[in-house]
Amino acid sequence: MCKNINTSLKTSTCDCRPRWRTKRAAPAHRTSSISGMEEEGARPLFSFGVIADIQYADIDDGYNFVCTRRRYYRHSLKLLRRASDSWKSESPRPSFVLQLGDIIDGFNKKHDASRKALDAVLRELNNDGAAAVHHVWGNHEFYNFSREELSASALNSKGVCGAEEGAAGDSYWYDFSPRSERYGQALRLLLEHNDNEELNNPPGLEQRFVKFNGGFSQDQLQWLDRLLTISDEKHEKVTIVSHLPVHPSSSDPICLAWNYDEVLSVLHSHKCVVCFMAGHDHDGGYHKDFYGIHYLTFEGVIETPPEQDAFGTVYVYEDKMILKGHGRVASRILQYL
Ligand SMILES: Nc1ncnc2c1ncn2[C@@H]1O[C@H](COP(=O)(O)OP(=O)(O)O)[C@@H](O)[C@H]1O
Repeated sequence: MCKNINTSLKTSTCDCRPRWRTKRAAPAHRTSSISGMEEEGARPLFSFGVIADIQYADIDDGYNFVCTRRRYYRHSLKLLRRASDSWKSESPRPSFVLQLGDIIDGFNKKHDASRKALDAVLRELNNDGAAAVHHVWGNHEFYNFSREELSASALNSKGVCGAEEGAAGDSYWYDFSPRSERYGQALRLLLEHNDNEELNNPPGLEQRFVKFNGGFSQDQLQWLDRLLTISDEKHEKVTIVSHLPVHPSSSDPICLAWNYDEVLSVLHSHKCVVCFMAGHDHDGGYHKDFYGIHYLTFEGVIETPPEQDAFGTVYVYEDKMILKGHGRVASRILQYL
């Protein structure tokens, strides 16, 4: 089953600090101080749940492509149930849940089980009137469904819990539909950086240029810039959610968005951004940059052993967010600057 990998950064313009640290060196702020905060009795404004890379499939355990991590395809549903039960038992309940992409695994397509697997996961997520769910689309969504199917499905979160019409725009982070113009643009960019016959096989140094990643179009970047300008004017605090990580110190280099540096430039040109949450790198990661932005990459459910957990609840305060992690997800205080 397993094949060998054929192995054959860059900063935003305004970041004058030393270059990226590796994500392994990133400091963790653990639960001890978080308990202290809770003892003060401060009530959060609201809370929300977060979960990433469930990648459910009704198949036996397997491994990632390079055979370094076990994947618990069937068990992922049980881990989701535990997360869902935990959110349901909270008082007050989380206002919503963020599902950060790769909700079911690409293997479902081969077994003609995409719809059945998605229904099974959504049943657990929507378990007995649980919180509204915002879904992010990951690469595995595009292995299972066409863009049109995704738009028409429950994975289209537009309108969920007050999301403004057009907030998700007409653009998405990935666009692999052979019919689209953007597919051509993405492919040309990929071919400029990756000359392997198999485009999921990473090229030398710029490993992120593989087909299972993706990039941001100029339209998307402009849309993001516009939205963040409005939030700056309103003195809001913004958390951005994504399947792909964008900070090299919060992710393995192979999982980064192709043009992560362009995204960082946009984020750094606004005062409102406090946090960027992603999935995709199943080992997780964390980094706080010079601008005070917290980059959280959530550990993936799919590579979490059945007896462990991988989800979190974020409590939002005026001056910070507190992530209460479960299992592999560490608890952290995310203080705003
Ligand atoms: N080094 C590689 N060479 C060729 N194909 C690969 C390589 N790594 C991953 N793939 C393929 O790319 C797709 C996505 O990989 P996968 O590990 O499932 O992604 P994810 O990390 O999103 O779960 C799979 O079809 C996988 O077989």
